[in-house]
Amino acid sequence: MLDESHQRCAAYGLSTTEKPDFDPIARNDLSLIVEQNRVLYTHALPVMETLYDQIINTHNMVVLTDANGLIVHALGDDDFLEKANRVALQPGVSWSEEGKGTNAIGTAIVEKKPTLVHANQHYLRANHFLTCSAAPIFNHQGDVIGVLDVTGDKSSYHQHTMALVRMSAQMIENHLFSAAFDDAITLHFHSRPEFIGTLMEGIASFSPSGRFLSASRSGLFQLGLPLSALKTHTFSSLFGLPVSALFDHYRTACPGLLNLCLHNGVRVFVRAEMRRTNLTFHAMPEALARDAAPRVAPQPAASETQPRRMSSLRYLNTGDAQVERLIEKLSKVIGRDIPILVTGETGTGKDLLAQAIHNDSPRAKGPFVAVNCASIPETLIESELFGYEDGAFTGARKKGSIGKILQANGGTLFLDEIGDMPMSLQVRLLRVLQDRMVTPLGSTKSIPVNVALICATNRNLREMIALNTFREDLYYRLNGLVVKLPPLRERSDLDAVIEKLLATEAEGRPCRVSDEVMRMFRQHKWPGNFRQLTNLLRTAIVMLGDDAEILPEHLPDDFLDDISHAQRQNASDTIERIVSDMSRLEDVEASVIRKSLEAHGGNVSATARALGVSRNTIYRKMQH
Ligand SMILES: Nc1ncnc2c1ncn2[C@@H]1O[C@H](COP(=O)(O)OP(=O)(O)OP(=O)(O)O)[C@@H](O)[C@H]1O
Repeated sequence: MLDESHQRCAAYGLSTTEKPDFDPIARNDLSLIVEQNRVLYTHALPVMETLYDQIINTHNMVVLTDANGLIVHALGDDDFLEKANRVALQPGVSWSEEGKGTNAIGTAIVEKKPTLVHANQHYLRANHFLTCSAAPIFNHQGDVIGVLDVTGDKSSYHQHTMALVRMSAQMIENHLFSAAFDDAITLHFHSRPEFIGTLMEGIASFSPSGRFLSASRSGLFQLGLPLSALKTHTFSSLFGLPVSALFDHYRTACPGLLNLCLHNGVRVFVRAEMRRTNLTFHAMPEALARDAAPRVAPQPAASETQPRRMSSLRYLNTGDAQVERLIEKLSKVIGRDIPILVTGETGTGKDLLAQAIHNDSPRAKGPFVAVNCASIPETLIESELFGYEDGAFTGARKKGSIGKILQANGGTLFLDEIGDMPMSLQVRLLRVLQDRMVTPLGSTKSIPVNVALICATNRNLREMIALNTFREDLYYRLNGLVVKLPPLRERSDLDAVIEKLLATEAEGRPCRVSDEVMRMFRQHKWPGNFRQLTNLLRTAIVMLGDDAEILPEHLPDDFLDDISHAQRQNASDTIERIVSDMSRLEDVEASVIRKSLEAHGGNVSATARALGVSRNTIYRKMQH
C-alpha cells in the first residue's frame, strides 16, 4: 500500500527532498471549513479528548482533519516538534497526499483505510522524524468525511496507537450514525448480548415503515451485505418480522434485548431505539421501560443477557371473558405439537397473539418466523417459503435461500392470511406438514424440519372450501385448535384496554379519556379494531398538547362524523322500533277485543264492560 502511495507521489511530481509548505490557510477560510464540518467536529471532540487522555505524556498529538486532509482541530502538546515544525500540526494546515507526500492522513484518505506511516515510510525526508497513525471516518452513506490521526516523534511509536485510533474513529462514526436519522428506528445488534453498547455492535437504521436506511461498518459486516444491496431491503426481509413487531414489543412487554434471526440464519440480540418524531411512532424504549413497564408488563426481572419476551399471553389478558377462555384453551395446547388457527376480524391482534403463543412456548428461544401470504406476490410465495437452491431461477440470489419454513426450524412458523395461499402451494404446504420435510426449489434433496405452526385468517375457510378455493385436507391439518379473537366492540374490557394503550402511547405522561369520549368509544363499532383504536389514541395524544384529558375536540373529524352518523342512525332506528312496537300493540289490542267479543257472543256492551273501556273505544279499535 505504501509503495503504491510513493508511486503516486512521484506521479504528482513531488521530490523527496522537497521542503513542505506548512502555512495554514487564512483564518476566515478555516472558520468556513470548521463550520462546514460542524457535525463531525462536534461528535469527534469528546472522543478526541478521551483518546488524548490515553496517550498523554507520550509527546503525541491528536488531530482531526476534513475529507481533504485539512486539519480542523488538534489536541495535545507539540513540544516534541522543533519550533519551525510546530506549525505543521496546527488547524488550517493540509496533509493531503498530493501536497505532503505519503503520510498517514493523506494516504488514509486515498486508500480509505486505516494507515500507519512511520519514520522513513514518509515520502518527504522532511517528515521522516514523525510517526503517524490515522483512520478515515465514514458517514452513513459510506463516504470518507474526515480523518482521525495521532502523530508524534518517531521515537514515541507504540504498537497500540493504531488500534486506539481505529477504535476512536469507529466511536465517532457510531455517534454520527445515531444522529444521522432523526426519524428512524435504530437497531443496535450483535450475536453476543454483552457486545451491545460497545464498539463491536452493529447499528442499522430503518424508516418508520421499515425501509432500510443505513448501517454502520460493523452492522454491514454482520448483515453480510454491502450498503448498495441493503438499500433494497426492509426490516422484515432482514429480520423476518414485520416492523410492527418491534412496536408491539415495546408496547406489551418490558423492553429489553430481542433475540432475532437475521436473513442469513445468524441469531442476533437486538436493542431498538425509536424516536417519536411523528405519528407513526409509538414508543421510546427508555421512557417505556421507566414509565410503562410497571403498569403494562409486570414481568419477572430478566437478566440483560437473556432475550426478553416480546409479548406473552398474560399481557393480552385484560379482563375480557372471551379472551380469558381463549387464553386458557391455548395454554393447554402450547408445546403439544397441535397446529393453531387464529381467526378474527382485521386488527383484532391475531399477529400479536401468535407471537405471544410462541413466546410462552418451550420453543421461545427458537425463531418466530412470520409470513404474510397476502403481501407476497403469488409468484414469490413458493421461493419465499420453501427456499431455493443456488441458481434455481434467474434473479435468485447467488447462494440460494433457505426459505421461511427452514428458517423457522426449531421455532414457530406463523402463516398470516393463510386464506390467501394459492391453491397450488396449498398442496406443497400440506406435504411439508405431513412429511415434515422441505424440498427447496431446484433441489432434489429433502431437508427435515421441525416447526410449530400457527395460522391466521380473517376469511371464512369453510366457505372457501365450498367454493373450491381452499383445500379441505389442508384445512383439517391446520385447525388443531381454532380460536377466535373477539372484535373490540364485543369486548367487555374496553376500559382496561384503553388504559393499557394510553400507558404506552402517552409514554408515561398522565393522560385519561373523558367520560364523554368513553361513551363514544363504547358506542363505536371499531371496524379496524385495535389498529384503529391505537391510531386514534395516538392522534388524540398529540392533539392533547399539555392537557391530560382526552375530549371530543382531540379526536379526528372522521371519527366524530362516524359517531354522529351512528347517533342519527340510532335515533331513527329507535323511532322505527317505537312505531313498529306501537303497531304491534294495536294488533294485540285488536285481537284481545276480537277474542272477548267472541266470548260475549258479539255483545259490544258486555265486552266493553269486561275490558273496562267504553263502547266507543271498542268500535274505534275494531275499525283498524
Ligand atoms: N391486545 C392488544 N393490546 C394492545 N395492542 C394490540 C392488541 N391486539 C392488537 N394490538 C395492536 O393492534 C395492531 C393490529 O394487531 P395485529 O396485527 O396483531 O392484528 P391482526 O388481527 O393480525 O390484523 P390483520 O388481520 O389486519 O393482519 C397492532 O399494532 C397491535 O400491536
